[in-house]
Amino acid sequence: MERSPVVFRIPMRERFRGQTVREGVLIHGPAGWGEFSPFPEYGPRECSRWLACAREAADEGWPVPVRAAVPVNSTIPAVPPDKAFQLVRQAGCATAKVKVAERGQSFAEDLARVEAVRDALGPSGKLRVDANGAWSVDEALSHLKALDRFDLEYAEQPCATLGELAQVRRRCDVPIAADESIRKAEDPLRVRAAEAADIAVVKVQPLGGVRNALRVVEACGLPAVVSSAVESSVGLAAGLALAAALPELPYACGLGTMTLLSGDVVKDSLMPVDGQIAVRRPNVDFSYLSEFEIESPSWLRRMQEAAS
Ligand SMILES: O=C(O)CCC(=O)c1ccccc1C(=O)O
Ligand SMILES: [Mg+2]
Repeated sequence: MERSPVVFRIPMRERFRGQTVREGVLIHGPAGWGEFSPFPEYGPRECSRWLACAREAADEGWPVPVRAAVPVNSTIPAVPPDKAFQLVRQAGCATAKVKVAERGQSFAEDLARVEAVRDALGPSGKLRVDANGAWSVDEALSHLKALDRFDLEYAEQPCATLGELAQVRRRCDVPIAADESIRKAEDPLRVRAAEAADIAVVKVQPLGGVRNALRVVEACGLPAVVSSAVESSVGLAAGLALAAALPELPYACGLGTMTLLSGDVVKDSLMPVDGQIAVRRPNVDFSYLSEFEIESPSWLRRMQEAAS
């Protein structure tokens, strides 16, 4: 029997990207549950791809995995150094991704946070930073040079545009990953053509589901890092399925984000254990879901608009 869509709202443990809650719609179909949870700033045209991802989960399911576990990074929000240290230790991942260039914060705060994360990881850990496109070319060059004291694996989206990324990439030793520059199927080809990045960060919802994202990564030809949109475990399972189906997975993925949420809609939550997530698809548990279920005609309308 097919069930009606359910809207959820899960509070976050730390403020992340200026948000304190994560909301979305869970839809049910013959293959199971899917999640539609586009970020607030997205309009109906972009949301149609997010919906395609949820529909694939509900109607078809996903391709066969080629690996049984996916290594993940811890994701460290723009918190004070002592908190960052604690989050890295709690997560138990050998790779950490640290948010930098947060609005209203200074570069001294970034340096202190990254130093604390390096201390927590030890010398053999891998450390990447994510500026979410906030720096100019000159800022990126000087900040990355300073931060590379702590040995950076790569820098995610240091600047906003492809032209800027390409300039930074040419003039800087730290490898560059594109994230916000990859939200549509044609974007990875542009990133590659502009020689703007060494690595492609891919998120399964904006790329329209697992099968579409696999095609996009193949066409792009850059090594891929699958990252989440901070979904519940229902949405995260689609990202995990993508990471599990990619022919090559040379980097830890940004799928360890369940630690950022205060609860989940499944019992078997996709939390990282020893730095990895075992590939699986947990089922919605109604005793868990009921704690986060909300009435929201506007979310159902948003989903309808994405479908038309
Ligand atoms: O990549 C990760 O470690 C987790 C996912 C993440 O950081 C993220 C989650 C939601 C929206 C944007 C981003 C981002 O990478 O900028
Ligand atoms: Mg990013």
